[in-house]
Amino acid sequence: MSDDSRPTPPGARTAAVIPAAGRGVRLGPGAPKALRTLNGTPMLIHAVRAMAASRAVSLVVVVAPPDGAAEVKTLLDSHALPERTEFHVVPGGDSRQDSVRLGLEALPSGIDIVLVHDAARPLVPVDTVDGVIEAVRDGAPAVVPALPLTDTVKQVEPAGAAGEPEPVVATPDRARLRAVQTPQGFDRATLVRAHETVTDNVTDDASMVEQLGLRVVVVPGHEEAFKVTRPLDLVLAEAVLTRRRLNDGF
Ligand SMILES: Nc1ccn([C@@H]2O[C@H](COP(=O)(O)OP(=O)(O)OP(=O)(O)O)[C@@H](O)[C@H]2O)c(=O)n1
Ligand SMILES: C[C@](O)(CO)[C@H](O)COP(=O)(O)O
Repeated sequence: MSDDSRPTPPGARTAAVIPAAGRGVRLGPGAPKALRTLNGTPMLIHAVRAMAASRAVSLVVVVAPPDGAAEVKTLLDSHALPERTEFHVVPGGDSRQDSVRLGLEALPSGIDIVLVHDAARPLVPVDTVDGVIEAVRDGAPAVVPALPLTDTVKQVEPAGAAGEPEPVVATPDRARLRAVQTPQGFDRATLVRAHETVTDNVTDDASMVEQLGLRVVVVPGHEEAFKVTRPLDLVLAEAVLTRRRLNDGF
């Protein structure tokens, strides 16, 4: 068994890194996306609570907008969060990848498992978080929650002139495709090595581990772990929160 596939010790400590430094250009003008509210509470606070809801997560590192670390610290201090969890805030970078790396650099020794979770996925249920952690504990160096696709997907030629129709070149077999979410979970040493080694721009952390040639596995994601990207996603997120409140009876 290689070092990268050894089971993580049962007492392994888990931290969550939350990249929250993006502007949210696709959401439209306004505050940085993570600071926008969903039913009155900042998206980032929902995301932090979603990580801290897992009893396995002992530390949450929030990667704030580069000039917004003080504001984010104040925000965390002013919201109720579980006392058993430690919270740190660090400034982020120009890309998601840079922000995650800066979060990783802030982790203390003694952390063996790292979750990387988008602030923009504020509603991920705790069972999904725990499923990812369990799969890392069972020996996978990288674990991705994912869902089957509901749309048929077409591969097209890169667009020529703006507004020109794009020619379709293939229709991949949908049964073999997955839409991936976060938190993605990693053996810490593997993720650090991936961030030290891979310099291409990628859209998720697991693909960096794939580039190292290591095993990445998929576990079930959840429809409520969707990413708030465009304005309609805000409407859906607030509807989900309202449904949860009604179901919980308060
Ligand atoms: N420089 C960046 C860019 C993104 N992120 C974070 O990465 C997550 C996923 O990114 P995405 O949803 O694409 O957010 P934005 O980059 O903010 O969105 P957009 O591309 O619309 O600007 C978000 O939690 C975002 O805050 C980050 O920490 N640092
Ligand atoms: C990491 C991620 O959430 C996986 O779906 C996603 O790739 C990050 O968001 P982006 O919109 O690609 O920046």
